[in-house]
Amino acid sequence: MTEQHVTNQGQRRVFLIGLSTNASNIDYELEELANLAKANQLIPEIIFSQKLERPNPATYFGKGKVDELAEAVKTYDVDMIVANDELSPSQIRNLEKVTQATVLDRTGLILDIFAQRAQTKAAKLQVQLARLQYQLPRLRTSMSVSLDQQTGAGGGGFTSRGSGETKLEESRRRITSQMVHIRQELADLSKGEDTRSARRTANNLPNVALVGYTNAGKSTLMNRLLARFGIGAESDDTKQVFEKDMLFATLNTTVRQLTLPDKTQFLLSDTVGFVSKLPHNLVAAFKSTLQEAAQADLLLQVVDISDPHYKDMMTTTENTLREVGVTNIPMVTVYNKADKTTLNYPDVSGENAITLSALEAASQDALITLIQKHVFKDNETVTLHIPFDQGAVQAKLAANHTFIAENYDDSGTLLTVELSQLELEQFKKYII
Ligand SMILES: Nc1nc2c(ncn2[C@@H]2O[C@H](COP(=O)(O)OP(=O)(O)OP(=O)(O)O)[C@@H](O)[C@H]2O)c(=O)[nH]1
Ligand SMILES: [Mg+2]
Repeated sequence: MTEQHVTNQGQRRVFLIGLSTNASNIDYELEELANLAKANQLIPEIIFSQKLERPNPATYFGKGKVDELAEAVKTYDVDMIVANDELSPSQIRNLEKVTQATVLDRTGLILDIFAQRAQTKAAKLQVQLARLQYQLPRLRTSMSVSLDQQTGAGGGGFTSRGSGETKLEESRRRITSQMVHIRQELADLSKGEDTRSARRTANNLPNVALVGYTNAGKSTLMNRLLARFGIGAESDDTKQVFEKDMLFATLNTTVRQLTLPDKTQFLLSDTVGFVSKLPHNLVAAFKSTLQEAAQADLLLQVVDISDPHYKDMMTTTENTLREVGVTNIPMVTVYNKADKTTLNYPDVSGENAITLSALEAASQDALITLIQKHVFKDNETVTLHIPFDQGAVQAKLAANHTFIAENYDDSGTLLTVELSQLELEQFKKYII
């Protein structure tokens, strides 16, 4: 069903429709929906909203409002309606029948955007899986629509029901087997991922993950820090990630190693951005991508403080993190894009919040200091005695530590150095 919308090359004018229930924050959600529509080359024309306790099970809006919508579709010559919620197959069918316009729901819209953005093999498979899951229960709808289109709406399509049913079964089987195949491919891909992440864990480096609402500046922050602290040019670790002023620029997780001037190191990962009402099956599909965040020692929640809706965006991020099982990880809130506001920056307030601009060096330094405070807080300063015949141990330490003091006695070197809890264990026998 969604296929026919994405193949549309030109810009298409659409109406947005949304329900304000007691729980919803409709203004913010509709603004977000308008941005999602624009991200999918649609031009939001008029917004229709209705206050209802719950959606009408048959038509989403109540009857009067649906009639008003149908009238407006004719008057404004608009042929597509985008709903702010996920609609049932029959709600879509009924709305399409009354309004004579194509109806796309929020889930379909987000899936279409993700499908356009997916670059890596894993992201493509994850999106495809989510789309198939979405299409499966809607097959009947798409079939009835194509029948309506062939025969004219309300025309005598019933005679072909027999062959239609068989075709439907056939499509269902095809989709189900495609889903099995994709799940297998994803499992094979994630085996490689596990090895890579095991290798990183073996390095014992702290893992810091950037998370947050889409377009907050996560990738920009990653790139600015990489440009200054990414290690050796020959390695993959200096490679920049994709950043752009658009929704869902990043769909895959990227992990890079940063080395600070004092030689301490940590891993930084950039992850997919969130939006409210992210479809459940999409969240499920991206769960594995968010593993880095789930295993992080510290989360940096990046927030666009220049957006008036930043508080809603934070709530959305926190809810989504809970939904994907990222809980109980210490979090620093990074209020980004302060250069677009009148706020002072960089400004650290307490241990867990910083206001900054990703684009400015002093801000990057302040953030690094805050990260260090968190991830190296259990470090201890100790003195080690390394016998002269064990020069390799000293070389290993020198690779990623700055020695606070270096002295000698008759049998070896005395090194005063700051070690993590894991290193304290590892070098236990040399501690004096
Ligand atoms: N003025 C200003 N613009 C910023 C800042 N940080 C990021 N941007 C811009 O915000 C836009 C989005 O940045 P990204 O880094 O791609 O955002 P993201 O959080 O990675 O977004 P997704 O990948 O979609 O989740 C880009 O146009 C950036 O140049 C900042 O501190 N100040
Ligand atoms: Mg990004």
